[in-house]
Amino acid sequence: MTENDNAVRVRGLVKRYPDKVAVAGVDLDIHRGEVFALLGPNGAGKTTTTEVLEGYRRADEGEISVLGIDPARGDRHWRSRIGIVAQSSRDEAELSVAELVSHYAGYYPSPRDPEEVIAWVGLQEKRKTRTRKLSGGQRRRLDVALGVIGNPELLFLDEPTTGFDPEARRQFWTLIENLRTEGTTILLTTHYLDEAEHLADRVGVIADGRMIEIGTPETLGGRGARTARVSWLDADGAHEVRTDRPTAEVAALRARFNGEVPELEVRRPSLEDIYLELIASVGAEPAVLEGAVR
Ligand SMILES: Nc1ncnc2c1ncn2[C@@H]1O[C@H](COP(=O)(O)OP(=O)(O)OP(=O)(O)O)[C@@H](O)[C@H]1O
Repeated sequence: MTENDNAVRVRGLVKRYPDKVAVAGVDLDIHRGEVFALLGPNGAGKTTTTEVLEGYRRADEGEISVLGIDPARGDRHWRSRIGIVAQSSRDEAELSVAELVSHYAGYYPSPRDPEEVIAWVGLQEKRKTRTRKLSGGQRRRLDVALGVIGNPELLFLDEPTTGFDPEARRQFWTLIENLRTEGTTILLTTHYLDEAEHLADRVGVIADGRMIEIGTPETLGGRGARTARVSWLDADGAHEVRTDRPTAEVAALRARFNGEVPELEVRRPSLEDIYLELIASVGAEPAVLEGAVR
């Protein structure tokens, strides 16, 4: 495989802090044009990994290639090919939305049209508003506008929708889907399992600095974890079976009950169920879910 096949190629990434190994040997390939979601509990090493890929932190060990370049040696041209929406936004409180987006456009060799980007993130009505007066959700959309103004090939989104209400989150998802349709490669870290399920082509679960598993939202956890649960009620009480063939199981039950099966329920594990099983299997705390409801 050549460098060009993958937007990101990481082998054996290690990052140590004085009192902590934050990333303990991670391998990761992100294909061009895909949306890849990194999931994991608080402190798992997601932000550290992302910051190494962005060139903001140096790896202690490992081979890292981002758009064919080692981020530790990334020059201005390389930097102009990536877009970053970090966890905390920058603060240029006195500029208006339009001023700030135009200002950022000036940093890039072939930026998008600022007015188009402002419209695209749904901030037309705020274009003259000073950024300090924006709500949290509006500020986050502005962050995305600043992340994509340079027309990046690869976009890093670190917990982009934390604090959004459900409607704002849906709107944001549409933005990301549009970017993906245009061919932008996206690395997303998120605390929301439904967000990963909705947006990601593939998901990587990281805990204690290690990549536990990589798969599509449909295949993560393997076949065993995907087993459906069929439950029903009869004179003896509640019953549940786990099965790979829920349709056949339901047909058999219907035959046994002559049609209607009392309290019949067929449940497939959600990505959240599978994530929790994976995290539990390595003894890590699934604190990600507390993050999700705060
Ligand atoms: N600058 C730093 N100095 C020392 N330790 C750090 C530093 N940055 C992160 N760490 C530690 O490294 C570990 C990984 O942190 P990181 O921020 O990468 O995790 P994360 O998965 O992004 O977590 P969260 O979901 O909470 O953002 C944590 O134990 C954290 O405390």
